[in-house]
Formats: sequence, C-alpha cells, structure tokens
Amino acid sequence: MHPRDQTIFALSSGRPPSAIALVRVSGPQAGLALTTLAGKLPALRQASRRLLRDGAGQPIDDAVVLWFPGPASATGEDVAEFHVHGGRAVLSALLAAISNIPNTRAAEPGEFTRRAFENGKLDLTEAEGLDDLIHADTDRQRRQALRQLQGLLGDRARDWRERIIEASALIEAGIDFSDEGDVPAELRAPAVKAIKALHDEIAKVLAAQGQAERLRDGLVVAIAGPPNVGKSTLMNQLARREVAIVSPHAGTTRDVIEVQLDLDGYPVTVIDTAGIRETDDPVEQEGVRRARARAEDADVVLWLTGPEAKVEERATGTAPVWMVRNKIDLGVSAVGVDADRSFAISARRGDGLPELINALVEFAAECFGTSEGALVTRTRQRDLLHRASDSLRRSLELVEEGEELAAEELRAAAYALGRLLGRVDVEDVLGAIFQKFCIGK
Ligand SMILES: Nc1nc2c(ncn2[C@@H]2O[C@H](COP(=O)(O)OP(=O)(O)OP(=O)(O)O)[C@@H](O)[C@H]2O)c(=O)[nH]1
Ligand SMILES: [K+]
Ligand SMILES: [Mg+2]
Repeated sequence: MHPRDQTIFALSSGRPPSAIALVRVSGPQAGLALTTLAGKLPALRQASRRLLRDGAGQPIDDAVVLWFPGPASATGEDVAEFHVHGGRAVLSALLAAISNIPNTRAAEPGEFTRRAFENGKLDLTEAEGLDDLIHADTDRQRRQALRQLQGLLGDRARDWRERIIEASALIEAGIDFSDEGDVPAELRAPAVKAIKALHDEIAKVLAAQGQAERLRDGLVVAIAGPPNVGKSTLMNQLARREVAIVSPHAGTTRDVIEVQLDLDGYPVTVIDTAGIRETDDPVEQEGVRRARARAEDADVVLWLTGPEAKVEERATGTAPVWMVRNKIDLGVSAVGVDADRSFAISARRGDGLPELINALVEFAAECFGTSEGALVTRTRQRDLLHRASDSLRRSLELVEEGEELAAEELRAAAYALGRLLGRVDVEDVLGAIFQKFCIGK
C-alpha cells in the first residue's frame, strides 16, 4: 500500500503531561479507529463523551471524540479526534491501540498539512503561513502569519495567474492570425495593457516585502566591546534573567550567548559575546573570533565601553554601531543619551536602560516598517514573484519582435506563480517545507 493511502495518526497537542491532549487520525481507517476504540461513530462534527477501550476491551481513558468525514475535514480525508487526559501512559495506550488497527501508522512531521495541501484545502503560501503561525513568538509575527494563512498572497497570485493566461490567449490568437500575414493590433493592444498592469501590481507587492521577511526572522542585536565592560550584565538586564555569567574576571564570556526578546511585539535576538582583545589563550581567541563574526552579521551592534572611553576601536562590519558607555555609576558622566545613537548607562543599577530600550524599539520599528500590508514573507515567495515579474517585463519587450517569444515569457510567468501556489512541479519544495513542521500538524 502506498504511504499516502495509509491512515496516519499523531499527538497534535503539546508535550505530555498536560491537562488535555489531542490525538488526530486521518485517512480511510479513521472511522474504524473510532468504532474500535469508542464503540460507535459519534454524531458528525459534535463532541461526544466516550470511554475508550483497547483491542482487548481494557479501558484506556474517559475521552471526548469527534468525527469529521472527508472531504469536509481539515485534511480533506476522514478525520477522527480523540481528546484524552494528557498523561504519558494514557497517550501511549491510545497510540498503541490506534497503531494496532491495520494500515495505520504514525504521521511524519507536517503530514496532516501536506495531505490538506494535496487535497486542495490550502495552497502552499497558506501552508507556509500556518507553519509561521505555529512558530510565531510575538504579536506582530502572529498577525502577519495569520494574513498569510488567510490566503492574502495566494488569492493575489491566483488572480494574477488567471490574468496572465488570458493575456497569453490574446497573444496566441495573434500568432494564428499572423500566418495570414495580418497581425491584428486590436488583439495585441489589450494584451500589452493587461501585462503592464500585472507587472506594476507585482512590483508593488515586491516593494513592500523586505520588512515582512525580517519580521519573520527577527532582528539581531549584538553586544560587543572590550573585556569586563559589563556586556553580560547588560545582557542579563535586557533578558530580565541571569542568562550569562557576570564576574570581575576579564574574559568570562567565551561562547556567544543568545536570548530571544519580545520588544513591543518585535522579535529581537540579543547576543552577548566574548570581550574583544588580543590574547594568547586559544579558547578565548576562538571566543573573540566568534564575537567578531556575530557582530558583523548583526542588524545593530551595541559597542560597550567603560565610563571614560574614547570613541576609538569598535566593531567592523556593515551593521550600525551604537556607542554605549557603561558603569556611569562610577563616574560623574550624565545619564541617558549622549549624542545621536550614543548612550550612557549603568547596566548594574539600570540607569539609562529605558532610553536604550526605547531606541531599540524605534530601530526595530524602522527596520520592520509597516509590514502590516506586506504579503511576501519568505525568500521562496519573493524569488518566484521576481521571476514572474521579470518574465512579464521581457514579454513586453518581445511582443513587438514576435508573438511566440512573448507568449513563451508569459508561460514562464504563469509557471512561476503556479509554483508559488504549489500547483506545479513542487516535489522539491514540498519536502523542504513540510518536514520543518511539527509532528501532528
Ligand atoms: N559599577 C559597575 N559595575 C558594573 C556595571 N556593569 C557591570 N559591572 C561589573 O563589571 C564586571 C564585569 O561585568 P561583566 O558583565 O562580566 O562584563 P563583560 O563585559 O561581560 O566581561 P567579559 O565577558 O569578561 O568580557 C562585573 O564585576 C560587573 O559586576 C555597572 O554598570 N557599574
Ligand atoms: K567579566
Ligand atoms: Mg561577559
């Protein structure tokens, strides 16, 4: 039997133990799973309370079960849901009882969603939105993922694809006429107009994209500087917990330490690094190498110094560098913002931290922009839209030279959008996308 025809099951809720756990079963044997364990099928799409029993008639748990026959189900197949108490022993007894039913097996990661996709329940952009929604950590990420899941990009792409096919029909009609030596401009003109409009619409969506992709990935803030200036102390303050070891000994931090923060809805990764200095200790040298590498990749570097520092050595790389003088509690320096993107703080006492955090929130807002309107959230989506838009532009250039060439480019544009939606030639992307999903999704 093909794996696709097997019935799959998985724990779809979080890790046990939990108050309630949800086990889903999808495929032709889902109904049999219900009748075997719960006695008989419950009413359609209605929660019913049942005592579940294994094959030997031994009780498993007092459960709530649901029955969604396909195609009106999440996957498009027959689906059974078992809501049980989320204990490890309950779950292993339940999963064992389901796996004893012939032609059932544990689901692969993302396999429920993949079946939903294959049954036309969602397109690939929506599946990507679903994955993002499950992994969203902040409110802004959640809202963006939800828009993707609701098919905002998918709907646009479907509309574009249909209009490209219409325009290409006009052009192809021109090809047939041209055999008779008479290329009707009245066919070509509306096609050219339609292609121009399509090209402009896609360009507009692409222009708003970069920020949404970043919102998905988050902003990286690197804390760097010489040893012992208080980098780890600042890290702990921003994280509001003791993530990094602080000590008066220079060279305390060796590895790069990361924390994920939610700064006013923006996802931010703060990294604490080894103090940068010349050293003979090979372990510390490696720490310094990693510190420099991470600072170069960051979106912004907080270059920490002692209270009396001169602005001399600092991180290299393309990221903006903010100068942060620390330990002002030791000196007479004023608190707060010195000059533009230059701060004076006491990481130990907390002076000047609100100003620094506000500046980071503003910076994040600038980086992410108003990504509320952005539809493109992944490189895959952006690349395919670029391909479609390039082909449209080339078809406009070629239409005067010959309809065949223009029609070929239109086909390429429609093909790129088909890939975006997951309608054509997608085995390679499908594997890559769905295997990143959680099991049970
Ligand atoms: N007075 C004062 N001391 C501070 C402040 N911030 C950090 N310190 C102290 O400075 C010392 C070094 O702090 P760390 O946070 O370990 O410094 P670091 O830059 O991470 O050091 P390395 O990881 O070794 O490079 C510790 O004794 C801290 O308590 C501050 O704002 N004021
Ligand atoms: K230290
Ligand atoms: Mg440190």
